[in-house]
Amino acid sequence: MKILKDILYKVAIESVTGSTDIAIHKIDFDSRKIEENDLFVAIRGSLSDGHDFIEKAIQLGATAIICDTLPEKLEKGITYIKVQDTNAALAFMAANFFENPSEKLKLVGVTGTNGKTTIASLLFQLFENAGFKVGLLSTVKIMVDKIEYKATHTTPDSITINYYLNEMVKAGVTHCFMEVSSHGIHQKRTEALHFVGGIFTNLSHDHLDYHPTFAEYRDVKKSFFDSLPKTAFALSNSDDKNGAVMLQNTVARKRTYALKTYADFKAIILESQMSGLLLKVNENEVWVKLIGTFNAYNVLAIYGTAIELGMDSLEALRLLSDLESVSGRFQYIISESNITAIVDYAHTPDALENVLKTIEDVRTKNEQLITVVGCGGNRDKTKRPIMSKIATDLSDKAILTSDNPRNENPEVILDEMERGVEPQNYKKMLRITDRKQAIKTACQLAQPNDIILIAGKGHETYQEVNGVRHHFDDMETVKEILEQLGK
Ligand SMILES: CC(=O)N[C@H]1[C@@H](OP(=O)(O)OP(=O)(O)OC[C@H]2O[C@@H](n3ccc(=O)[nH]c3=O)[C@H](O)[C@@H]2O)O[C@H](CO)[C@@H](O)[C@@H]1O[C@H](C)C(=O)N[C@@H](C)C(=O)N[C@H](CCC(=O)O)C(=O)O
Ligand SMILES: Nc1ncnc2c1ncn2[C@@H]1O[C@H](COP(=O)(O)OP(=O)(O)OP(=O)(O)O)[C@@H](O)[C@H]1O
Ligand SMILES: N[C@H](CCC[C@H](N)C(=O)O)C(=O)O
Ligand SMILES: [Mg+2]
Repeated sequence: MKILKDILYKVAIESVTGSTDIAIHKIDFDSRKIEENDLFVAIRGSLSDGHDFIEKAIQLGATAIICDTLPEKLEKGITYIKVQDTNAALAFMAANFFENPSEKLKLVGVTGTNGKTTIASLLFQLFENAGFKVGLLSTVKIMVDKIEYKATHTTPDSITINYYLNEMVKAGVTHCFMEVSSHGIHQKRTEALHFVGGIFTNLSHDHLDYHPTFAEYRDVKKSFFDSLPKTAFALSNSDDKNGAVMLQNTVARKRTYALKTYADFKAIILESQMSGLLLKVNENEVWVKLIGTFNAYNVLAIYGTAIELGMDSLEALRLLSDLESVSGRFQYIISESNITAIVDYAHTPDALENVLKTIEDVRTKNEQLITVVGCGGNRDKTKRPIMSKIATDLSDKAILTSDNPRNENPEVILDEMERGVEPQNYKKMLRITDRKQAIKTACQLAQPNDIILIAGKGHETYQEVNGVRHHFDDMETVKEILEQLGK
């Protein structure tokens, strides 16, 4: 229980009707979850408008309502608070409700199109190995020290964020690393959090279904850095053409990392193999078990963060060399007959190109590269032809298949993907709607020493069809089929 007026601290209020001296059981933005003495926040969403459910919330026991437009008829005994932006109000109230847990630990946010999960998860690992109690909010999972919770979003809603941050504080966690998605920033899920640092990875094609233009997508990411306090660090990738834009207006301590240009944290790739990378980081050599050029960037972002958080540089380098790859991020097995099967979460054109080029760089013999890839339903359609073009351009064989068709017809998604394939690549392309069959075909085609890349789903353990999630795990499937085939 909290008193309403305490929860309202820092909320930009336009008007109050009723008492703010009432006890609040909990806050919710979903009328269906409202209980006695709750506070209901009306959010204008993409499918419906929370303002339409105010009456329902009151019927279920809500005693306070936060809205941007007052209902025509006000109920007696209910407190109505009008604000301009209910998303921002929700963020501040959620932080206040849990007594601002982000101020009680060191919270670092990672944003950018690709690499957020990798960097946040590896920072979690590194600080844990350094002996700290650490927290993680990521696409794959939420960690409160050693306890794992299921993640539903990359950046959850502000109530969930503050709930877990509070659990972390209670457990004695000192550092938390979280992914900050563009949806999260845009919906103000991270608005009221106190960050000690922000990391920018890169910016490329994604989510143009949600953000009307690339410029808006970029500016949403930038606004995260604009909101960092003076005491925080802002660490940006200066090899990315938008790296400098992110730092343009921040008051935080500006730091950069790069492989190609001048930067505070700089690396040179001395060796790049299937088993890892030998890097020269600033003046020291370090071997890491992570694969591909893009991981050299991730390593630099992690190293820079460790230094900015006060870790000794030699200690940071030692811990870097112990890091193990993240689930579904370039995760691979080598079968009995020496077929390498790689499962990777590349679900954007840029990530797919990176992974395929990485494989190209590290492969030694004249192996065949067979790629299995699909594009999600109810998500950015413009990436479909681009991803299939990349897959067919950079592989010896590309099998186009389904990846969470959601509420779309998988055949229509595949038609859109097929449109991107260049005529000279038709003979390299196969189209197999069923993902399991597609993986099976890849395994049947593979000869000893060949490489199979299964892209797009990474750690996911489901295939979502018509709103239902069926169990599906790329790694489990490929292992099982290779075994069955005796390969
Ligand atoms: C497009 C989007 O981001 N949607 C998010 C948004 O929901 P919405 O705006 O669509 O909500 P809505 O269904 O229109 O409803 C509006 C409001 O009415 C309320 N409502 C609705 C019905 C009812 O009976 N009663 C009621 O009160 C809802 O609770 C909501 O507050 O707010 C919800 C609550 O926070 C989120 O769960 C939901 O995420 C959906 C499930 C989603 O898929 N989001 C993805 C796209 C997302 O956020 N992805 C990013 C990562 C992307 C990446 O980088 O790859 C992420 O951070 O996870
Ligand atoms: N620094 C990077 N630059 C480009 N590609 C990367 C980078 N790091 C990882 N990738 C590729 O992008 C894929 C997704 O990586 P990761 O899950 O770390 O990104 P993310 O930003 O968390 O994505 P999401 O928005 O889906 O949460 C990886 O599987 C890998 O192929
Ligand atoms: N966070 C991303 C993940 C996409 C992963 C891919 N497997 C898909 O389902 O489209 C999204 O929700 O857009
Ligand atoms: Mg992620």
